[in-house]
Amino acid sequence: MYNIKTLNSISEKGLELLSKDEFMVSNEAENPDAILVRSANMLEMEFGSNLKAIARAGAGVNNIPIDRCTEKGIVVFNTPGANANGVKELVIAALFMSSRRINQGISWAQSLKGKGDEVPKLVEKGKSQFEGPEIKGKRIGVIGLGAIGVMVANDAVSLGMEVIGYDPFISVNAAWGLSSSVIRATSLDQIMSTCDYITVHVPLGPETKGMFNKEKFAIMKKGARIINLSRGGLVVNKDMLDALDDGTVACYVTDFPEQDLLGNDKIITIPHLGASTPESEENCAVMAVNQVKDYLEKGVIKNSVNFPNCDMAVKPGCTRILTAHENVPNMVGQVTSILAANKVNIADMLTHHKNNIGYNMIDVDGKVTEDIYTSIKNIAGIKMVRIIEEKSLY
Ligand SMILES: NC(=O)C1=CN([C@@H]2O[C@H](COP(=O)(O)OP(=O)(O)OC[C@H]3O[C@@H](n4cnc5c(N)ncnc54)[C@H](O)[C@@H]3O)[C@@H](O)[C@H]2O)C=CC1
Ligand SMILES: O=C(O)C(=O)COP(=O)(O)O
Repeated sequence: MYNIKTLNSISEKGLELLSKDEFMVSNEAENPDAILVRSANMLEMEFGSNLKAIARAGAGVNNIPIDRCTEKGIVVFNTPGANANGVKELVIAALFMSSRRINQGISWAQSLKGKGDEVPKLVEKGKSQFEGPEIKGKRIGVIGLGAIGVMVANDAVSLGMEVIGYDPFISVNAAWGLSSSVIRATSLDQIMSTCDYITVHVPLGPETKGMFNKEKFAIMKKGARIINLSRGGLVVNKDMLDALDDGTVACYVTDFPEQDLLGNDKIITIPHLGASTPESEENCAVMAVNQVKDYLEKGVIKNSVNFPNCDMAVKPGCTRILTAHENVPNMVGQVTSILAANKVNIADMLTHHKNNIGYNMIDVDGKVTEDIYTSIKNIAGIKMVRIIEEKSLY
């Protein structure tokens, strides 16, 4: 039986894939085998000795202490692309809201309640304060051309915008999916200095933290509109407030409200709704659950942010040994030497690495004793060992 802890509400469509015979799912599980999470902050969380995997039902993993997980041999998954359409649709809405002052206009119209028959007249008199430009023919910069950025860029092309994209690490897949009308920016400054609208779709990390700061606002085209449905930390709020004050930025739409951003007429604060659609929540939950299940049951890794992808068909009658180790010479050699010394025959084997971590799947004939498990665990540089028979032993 595996214990799964949920830290946020995870769609039933995903949870129902975990059979009751094999998995116990609860938001109170102590020392779980795996954690399912959305945006809950896990950065300071202590991890129990059983924890093998964390699955983020979503894209951003800045709420998870990845390095600490890697060090402990805990595999962290996310669900690439599973909520991209949900976010893209809200970005398009944000694009219109940033231009047409719909948000402010609606609030104003509501404030006319109680004015009786005067309302239609007041509407016609007051509406000009909410006018705003059309987006057709304007230039939009898309920073980050991953699952969301590509969809946004392509839809902006369909809406008649001139689209310029910046992503020095674009994947081959994303590049194939991008409209050929999208212009390729060679620097971030090219986007910042030439666009009427800028939308950002990069992960929050040390390299992107505060990427919208006073230096960038200083070169920005006057009156630009900025849409940030990625993470609040990408923007230095104080510098943004100054840029809104002096007219450099005409409107800031963020999915990440903070105290200092509230109550400003030029800021539209959405309460982190990018992925809050039934479709996105289901897609993410199903993907996260399937990935965790495959890892717990078979050691198969797909869509991990800290471990390499690794998949090997299970050999009937074999016992599977999984190890995670420092990516240095002779780690696998030491494991296989222990097996040879104990007369254990290897039926199949696969090793992959990602950055500093190596991951190894070995199927052996027959059983693996606790002594063998302990000897492997004691090899210097081994971060994790698991033995999977029909049911996981260790
Ligand atoms: N508001 C919401 O509810 C949601 C927000 N997000 C946020 O959106 C971000 C992007 O999501 P996806 O498109 O699904 O991720 P993705 O991983 O498919 O795409 C991210 C892209 O950013 C690029 N990138 C990384 N560093 C860059 C840099 N310095 N400059 C330019 N490009 C850079 C990468 O090469 C990649 O192509 C997530 O990391 C998350 O923070 C994602 C889903 C929902
Ligand atoms: O997937 C992401 O990165 C998101 O920001 C979505 O967050 P949520 O799952 O809606 O709490």
